[in-house]
Amino acid sequence: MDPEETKSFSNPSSPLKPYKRKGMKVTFKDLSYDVQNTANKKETLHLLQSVTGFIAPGEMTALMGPSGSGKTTLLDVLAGRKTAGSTTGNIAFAGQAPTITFLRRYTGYAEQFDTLVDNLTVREMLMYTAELKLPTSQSMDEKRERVTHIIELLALLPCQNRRIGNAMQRGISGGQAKRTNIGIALVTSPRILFLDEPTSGLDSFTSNEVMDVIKTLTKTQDSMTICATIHSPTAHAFALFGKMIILLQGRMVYFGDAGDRTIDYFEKELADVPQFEKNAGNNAAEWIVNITTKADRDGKSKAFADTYAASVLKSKNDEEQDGLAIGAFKGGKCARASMATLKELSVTEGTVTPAWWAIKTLLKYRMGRDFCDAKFIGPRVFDKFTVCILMMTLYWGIGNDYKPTNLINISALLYMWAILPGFAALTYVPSLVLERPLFIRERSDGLYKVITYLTAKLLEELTVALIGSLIFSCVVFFPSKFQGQWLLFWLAYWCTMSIGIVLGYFIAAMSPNLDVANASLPAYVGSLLFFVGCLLRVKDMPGYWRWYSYLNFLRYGWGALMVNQFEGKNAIFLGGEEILHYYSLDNFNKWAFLACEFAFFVGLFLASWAALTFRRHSSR
Ligand SMILES: Nc1ncnc2c1ncn2[C@@H]1O[C@H](COP(=O)(O)OP(=O)(O)OP(=O)(O)O)[C@@H](O)[C@H]1O
Repeated sequence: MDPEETKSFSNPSSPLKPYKRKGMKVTFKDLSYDVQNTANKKETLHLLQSVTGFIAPGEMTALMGPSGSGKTTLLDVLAGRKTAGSTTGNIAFAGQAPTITFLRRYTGYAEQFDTLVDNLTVREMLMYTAELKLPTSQSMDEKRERVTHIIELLALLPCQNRRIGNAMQRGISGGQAKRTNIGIALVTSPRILFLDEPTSGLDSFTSNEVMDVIKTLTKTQDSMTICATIHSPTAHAFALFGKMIILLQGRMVYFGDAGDRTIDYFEKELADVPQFEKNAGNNAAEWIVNITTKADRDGKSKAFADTYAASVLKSKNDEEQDGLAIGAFKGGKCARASMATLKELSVTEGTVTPAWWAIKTLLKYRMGRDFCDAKFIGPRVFDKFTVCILMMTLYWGIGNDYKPTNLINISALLYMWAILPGFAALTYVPSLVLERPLFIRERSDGLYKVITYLTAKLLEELTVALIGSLIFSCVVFFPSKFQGQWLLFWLAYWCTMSIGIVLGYFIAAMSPNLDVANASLPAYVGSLLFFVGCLLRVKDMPGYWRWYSYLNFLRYGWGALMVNQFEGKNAIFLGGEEILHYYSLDNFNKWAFLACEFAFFVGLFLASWAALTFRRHSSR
């Protein structure tokens, strides 16, 4: 094992301590990326075209180019975050093709658009990430210390205890959110750090400060590999970059040293490029941006790319890329990958912390906060409570009245009791659809597995549903003097509610957006209402529709409630028929009906998990 890699550093000049790992060389050769045009499915876009280069440890590499030139695409391809399109060419981390689990665990990626949990404070957001991404062997004090350090480094102290907020409920500023986003990537001490527009939305002073912090990660013992897309850096930020990649329409037009060397290259190799006037008012970054943007608009991208492809610089870069041993950075040169690096590269577990820990952390930070939020509790409790009060007052004391004329009233109430929690499924859709970008980012960051996320969300909702259903069932059952076991009356409600939750999750995971989910779920549940067996008896349904009633979870809930209420009561319906016989429910066991409901719950839970895992909505 390479001692350099296992050493815990304590250099006081290090801004983030202790880092146990070093950066890793990232190479890419003839990298191309094609994707179907979302606006015109027949067209294939060539967003990256034969891009070759490397990102060295201990160096900050800038990825520049006009808007739409493919910077984020290259970053996404390298970080394994593309969910659509096809990639050709080679990517190697320390000489090996990276696995998705390695990328999740050992790279950090601060995306261009912030994906934060809006009801957490800045400190909580960072602690939440630290607890999910740092090993459980690290003490909470160490994690807290690390978070405090990052807060100080990113000048987040004044807002550390402020809620992040969202567009509707203002919290921290855009710049503070950006820095929190960067903090999330830093909290885990990644070996490679990808930053997409780390300074966008920041004033020049803060952006310089942020870039200084990031630069320090490449220095001293950390030697982190850093690649940042950058639009219009300040002169100070620009000077911090060691290497520069410039893309024009997905082609590489420059890869080499940043700063004066870049200017020399453009002035000497390319025709019609104005000289850079070195005076106090001129910013080299701005000069490069102007030249490349103009070339892009004048249709000179290919000419620039061809010039680079034929240049001496390109040959030298290729030589360096092929000649250097590929591996971990060591003493200014690249050495063969150590055993520790190889172990990391072959890691099979996509998350650092075990599932139980992740569930506990998700419940602690995300769900714990929800319970105190009226916007969360309101739609889950108050509407149902109001309906229960309505039911109680409407049916006060008549649940034990078995007069033939009252039997239909009781059956109708039990029907409503069975179907209403199914309709509640709609309540659970937004939480999954609206936090999809956050879920995708956190999954890509290796914070948790799909099953962990789903289980934590479900536990939260089941808890609310459990407490609610216990209260609601008491409010309706006892004052209305319903018969049979209260336990079943309550369980049937809670089971249907639980099925509603997983049904909501399944529809949310399958739907591309909230509109589709909101339209499809009521349509589906609405269709089930006809097939419960109450509005139309199952035996009166046309033969070709009867199958649908057997696949209807509401039917089992209502059936169980009916048997519970009427079994052994000899309740004679109008026309002289026993009511359970009339509805063909006389030979059924109420607990077997509940077991069927439970089977629906399990089936829909697995379907939700599969949909969340395999159904891709972002064509990133
Ligand atoms: N599936 C797609 N269908 C159509 N266009 C796409 C698709 N994916 C990416 N693009 C386009 O590819 C181009 C490159 O996108 P990319 O985000 O990499 O650019 P960028 O250089 O990072 O731009 P910016 O600096 O504005 O963030 C953009 O014009 C983008 O709209």
